[in-house]
Amino acid sequence: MSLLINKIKEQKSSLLGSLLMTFFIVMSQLWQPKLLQKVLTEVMKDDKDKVIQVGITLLVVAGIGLLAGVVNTVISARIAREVSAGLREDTFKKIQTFSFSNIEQFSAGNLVVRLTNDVTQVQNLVMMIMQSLIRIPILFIGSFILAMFTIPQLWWVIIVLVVLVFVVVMGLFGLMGKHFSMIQKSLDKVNGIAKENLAGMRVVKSFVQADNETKRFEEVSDKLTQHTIAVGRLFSIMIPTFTLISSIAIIGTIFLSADLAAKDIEVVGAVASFMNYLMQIMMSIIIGGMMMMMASRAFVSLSRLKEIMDTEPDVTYNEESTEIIESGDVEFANVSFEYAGDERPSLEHISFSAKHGSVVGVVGATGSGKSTLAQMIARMYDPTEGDITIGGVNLKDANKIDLRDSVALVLQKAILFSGTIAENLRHGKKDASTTELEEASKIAQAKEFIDRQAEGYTSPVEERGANFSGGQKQRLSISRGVIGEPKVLVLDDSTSALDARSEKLVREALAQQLTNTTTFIIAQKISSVVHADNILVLDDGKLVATGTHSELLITSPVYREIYDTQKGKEVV
Ligand SMILES: Nc1ncnc2c1ncn2[C@@H]1O[C@H](COP(=O)(O)OP(=O)(O)OP(=O)(O)O)[C@@H](O)[C@H]1O
Repeated sequence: MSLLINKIKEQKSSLLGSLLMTFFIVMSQLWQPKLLQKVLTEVMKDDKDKVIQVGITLLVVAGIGLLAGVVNTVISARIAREVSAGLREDTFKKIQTFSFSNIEQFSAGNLVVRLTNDVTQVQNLVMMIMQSLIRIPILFIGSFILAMFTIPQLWWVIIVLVVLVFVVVMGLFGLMGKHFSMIQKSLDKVNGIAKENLAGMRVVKSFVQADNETKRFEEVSDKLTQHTIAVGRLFSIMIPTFTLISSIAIIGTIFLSADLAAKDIEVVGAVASFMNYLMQIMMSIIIGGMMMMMASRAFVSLSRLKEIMDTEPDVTYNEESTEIIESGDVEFANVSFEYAGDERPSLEHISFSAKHGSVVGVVGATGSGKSTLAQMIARMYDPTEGDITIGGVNLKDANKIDLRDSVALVLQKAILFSGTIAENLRHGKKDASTTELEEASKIAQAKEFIDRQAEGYTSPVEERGANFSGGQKQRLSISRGVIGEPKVLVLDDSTSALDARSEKLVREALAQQLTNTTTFIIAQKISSVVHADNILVLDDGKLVATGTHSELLITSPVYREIYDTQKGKEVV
């Protein structure tokens, strides 16, 4: 709640404007029945001048109320827009500080829903607050008191109406609230299934899973429909119910005040005014109920946003750090790491050093911890035990910008962003010149196909690089990695989609061009690391051997076994 209040407070001038408008609206709404009463009384008295005079006042007061209502709607919409934009931006900024494991903790899809749907819920709540939070209680209390004073004898009619409307509102909105929360849950599921299905469309098609997927989607979609229909039914009951209650109140008032009117003709005006106040009392309770229902949904959304804001990034940087990585010497000192929620460590007591400019291969069976080690070099995760240093600087003390400039991580799953080829490559070095773009793509064996594109380096890249093949995406992503001539380059299985010849060319180009870079080649295939200066062999999270290819063939049974299983496959 404090999150919301702080954001609303930032809109001070709009807030004051809205309060002023609310004052005019409430005054107009409370005054109009009284003026109507006066007009009717003057009509009874046949005083035309007075009728015109009070009639004009009534029109002016109603006009002011209407105008203030319009202005307040505009101001409220602006406040709601600003508050939600601020919340969305703050939440997005916070997410940018998250580590890999923070993101995994929420899941990317869930974060998107929070940034969009939950922010919209809060925006609706702010709109409602600005329009009704102050107006409705004052209108309710004001109308209640004025109705009591208008025909005191009918006090009990007011009480009966309040209780009746209150009970109906609680019942109907309570039921609706339950259905709304089910609609929200079903919507989340529909979104989830649709997203998963579309993202994996090729797999769905190739495994002929379309029917199963349709069935799964239909089940959730049917649930969504059922709850939406239930809400529709409740709405269809709601309007006639309130119409009935108001009709009974009007007829009852006329019936009960007939005797009074017979004695005193001025009571006719009072009855009209009284009925107006009754309607305002009823409307305030209905709007109050709607506000409660919306608020309960929006508060859930607000707490989901607060959860993001309250999450501390588990990899933080010392903003003031002046520790600069001067060389590509990498050292792991007794490093262990366990993913949050896992029962056992993925890396255990890993120690090794890699010399500046050397090529280090990392091999091991699937799940042995290769990718985890790769990501730790780029400080995607911090060790649960031990220290990692690059150029003598402990990664925990490193300056963030310097670390990002010094270490480049190229993942197997090449992620590209919508834009142009050049924009994507410049993620690796903001101010890279055309020559640098060409040099980098030459190393990654990407230059040839980029040159073949109609617009060369300004050719468009679609979202996630959908208009490129797996191998092309990997080449672009390697270009992005090498463009800044990092001190450490980590290639995590990033040539897996390249044919053996291209892979060899990339490896040779890296060796010739990046002599000042320590290169880690994480690979499934022994052929990718045979030429490395040093090879780390991982087995079940442990470093079981280190050495060159020929040394390991003799000293490491694990390496030998991997080699034997891959024998016959091309070792270039
Ligand atoms: N994000 C994660 N959350 C929890 N556990 C994880 C996560 N990523 C990996 N692990 C676990 O850590 C261990 C090592 O995984 P890692 O991806 O580092 O292995 P790998 O050697 O790179 O495997 P592969 O060759 O199949 O890519 C595995 O047991 C895996 O289940």
